[in-house]
Amino acid sequence: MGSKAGELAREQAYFDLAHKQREQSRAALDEATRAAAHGGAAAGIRRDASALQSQLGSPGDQVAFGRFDHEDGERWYVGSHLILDDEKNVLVINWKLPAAAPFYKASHRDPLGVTLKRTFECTGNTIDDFVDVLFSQVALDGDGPDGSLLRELSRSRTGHLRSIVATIQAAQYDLIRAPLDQVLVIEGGPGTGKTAIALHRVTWLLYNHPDRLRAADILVVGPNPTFTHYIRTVLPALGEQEVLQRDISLLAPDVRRGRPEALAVARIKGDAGMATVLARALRSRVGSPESAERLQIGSSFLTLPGADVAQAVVSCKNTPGPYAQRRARLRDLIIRLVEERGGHLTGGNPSLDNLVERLWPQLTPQSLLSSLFGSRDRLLAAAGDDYSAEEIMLLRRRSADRLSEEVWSRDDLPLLDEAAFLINGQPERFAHIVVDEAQDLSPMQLRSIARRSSTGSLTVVGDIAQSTGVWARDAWDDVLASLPETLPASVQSLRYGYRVPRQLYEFAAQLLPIAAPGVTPPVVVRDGPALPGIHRVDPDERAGRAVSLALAHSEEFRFVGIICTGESRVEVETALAANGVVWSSADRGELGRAINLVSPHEAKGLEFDAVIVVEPEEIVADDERGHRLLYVALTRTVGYLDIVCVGDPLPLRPVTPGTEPETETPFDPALIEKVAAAIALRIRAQVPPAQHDDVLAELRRLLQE
Ligand SMILES: Nc1ncnc2c1ncn2[C@@H]1O[C@H](COP(=O)(O)OP(=O)(O)OP(=O)(O)O)[C@@H](O)[C@H]1O
Repeated sequence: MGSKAGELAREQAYFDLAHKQREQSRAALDEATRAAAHGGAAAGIRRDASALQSQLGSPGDQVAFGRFDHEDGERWYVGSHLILDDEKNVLVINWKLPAAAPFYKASHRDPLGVTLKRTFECTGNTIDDFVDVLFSQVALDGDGPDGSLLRELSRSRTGHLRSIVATIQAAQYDLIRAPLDQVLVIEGGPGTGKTAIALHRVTWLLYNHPDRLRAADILVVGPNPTFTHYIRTVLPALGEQEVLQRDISLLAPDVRRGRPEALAVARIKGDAGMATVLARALRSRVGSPESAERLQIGSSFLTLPGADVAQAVVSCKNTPGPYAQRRARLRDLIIRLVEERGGHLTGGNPSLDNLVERLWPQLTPQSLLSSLFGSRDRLLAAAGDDYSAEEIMLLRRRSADRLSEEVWSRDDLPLLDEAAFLINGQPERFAHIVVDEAQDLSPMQLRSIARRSSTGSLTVVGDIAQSTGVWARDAWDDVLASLPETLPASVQSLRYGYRVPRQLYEFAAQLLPIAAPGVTPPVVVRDGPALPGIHRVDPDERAGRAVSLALAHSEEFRFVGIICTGESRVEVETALAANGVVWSSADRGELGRAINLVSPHEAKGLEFDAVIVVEPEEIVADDERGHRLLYVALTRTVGYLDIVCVGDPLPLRPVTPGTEPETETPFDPALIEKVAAAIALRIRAQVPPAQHDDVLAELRRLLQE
């Protein structure tokens, strides 16, 4: 038996022992549940036992994913659950315990007393292999990615993000464990692990703050249903079944969706000033009484002086609280006025109902918005000094004949949510909220999130270089300004890119000086299998080539994304259908198993083994920050990247649809400054400080040549 085989057998024996102990604990918990079959205590015991059982995972789970040996002779196995033997000795520690920190934090530069870190690859509880890192006291020249991370990164992708608990890197681990009481912004380039880290942070916080957080206290918000679907298996895999994961549109009332929206309208609807507009619109719905109000009570009539009724209305207007609650209060005040005059109201009274409805009409979020958008006068009155008549009139639209037939746009949804808040009051709140792809959210969307925070504790995830759309951001301050400010905020960057292989990232990063000059590109940790494939084709070959490339990748069992928009999208769909290819479209809310058609906006946060980007110029033209959108598209790949185009495979100048690019570009000093700043940032990020001067001198020489 070779030494590795011997070591494998020894480790397997340990795994078997830990497995046996774990299953004994499970059996004991089963026994406790059965023993408590009677009496009132039974339900409580069963609940506690099943909570403890869920902390043990499933019988088929591997007991550990790692081990580390300390120079003082101690050896610790690290897994998803704490496992003890009969004498209460620890066989495996839970990765969320502080004792597991050296497994993640030890490095060649600072081994923290760790001599060996071992990462196991298992099928169930059977160890297939392990990868060792031997920490040396001799300082090596760096901490490159270890073998277990590289193996993990090279695994084929599916339609779901995976747990990375065995290979969390030191800087990522620090963010997972960062204090709860803050707004933590995790930023970083594509594939630096922001989403994975935010989700692992959820389980870490739950484990380490049991007194303050239960799973039901946490909300994870994603940008769209496809993304939420993509990430939804990570938390359950980490043992958290109960955390609510929602795409942002689901925070709004349940209405018919799908109305397209012009950019100028979307911009106004997303603006924080709309909160004041809606509050004004709601207030203006409250009416004034006549000089005397006559009510029929039974067979007689009773007259209330208008001044008394008006006073009741003013008092309700000035009372804080939701509109519906104040309406109920107005009704009570009017009943009191009736009783003061000797009237007795028993049961329902239509004339009272009519009066209350005239003074304080019953409204739903939909009826408030629909009547506002449908009326010139209401819009002008609600605009106040916040919007010009021209701006507010952009919102005007014909209401549907029936409210239930109204179709709402994505930009209407946060307005409906705001209206629901104003009318019905506070929605369910959460003690910690994770917001992913936060860089694109409008102030009104951020308000929707902010009002659901009970503590001000948030984890906000995103990348400025990928910020596109109407609310494209250049700094986090704009996002933070719309979030709760009760707790301090801190922006933490992840530096290493794990998804995109070096050759492909370097290609995409050429866009950065134009797309996001202030952003430092990530340092990529690995090489990929191929250079980008650039396929310049005739217009009539474009879709066919994209489809044949997709099929070729798919035949190699690669998970494929075709990213395109506009004309190419229509062509590609036709070509897929004509070739009898089975594909999934990301706009249907989830990815398929093999070939997926994805718009560049939908592609955010997703990844594929092979990506085919069709007509980059069209993608650039699809957004005001189109170079960022193309950067997103090019950075979705874990392995292969093909670009199929008639035009420029990497348009580095703004392209406006319908116009030919100029043949001669005059020197733009601002652009040159941006490029120089971006090069300087890259040098700072990738070259040790001592060599900065030499590298800059060499660069200067090359530029002069
Ligand atoms: N420590 C790690 N171990 C293994 N895989 C990792 C690690 N960190 C990141 N990854 C992998 O890298 C890929 C990118 O991670 P993730 O989607 O979290 O990145 P991101 O920064 O959110 O990207 P984007 O900005 O594109 O949304 C995923 O496949 C993830 O599993």
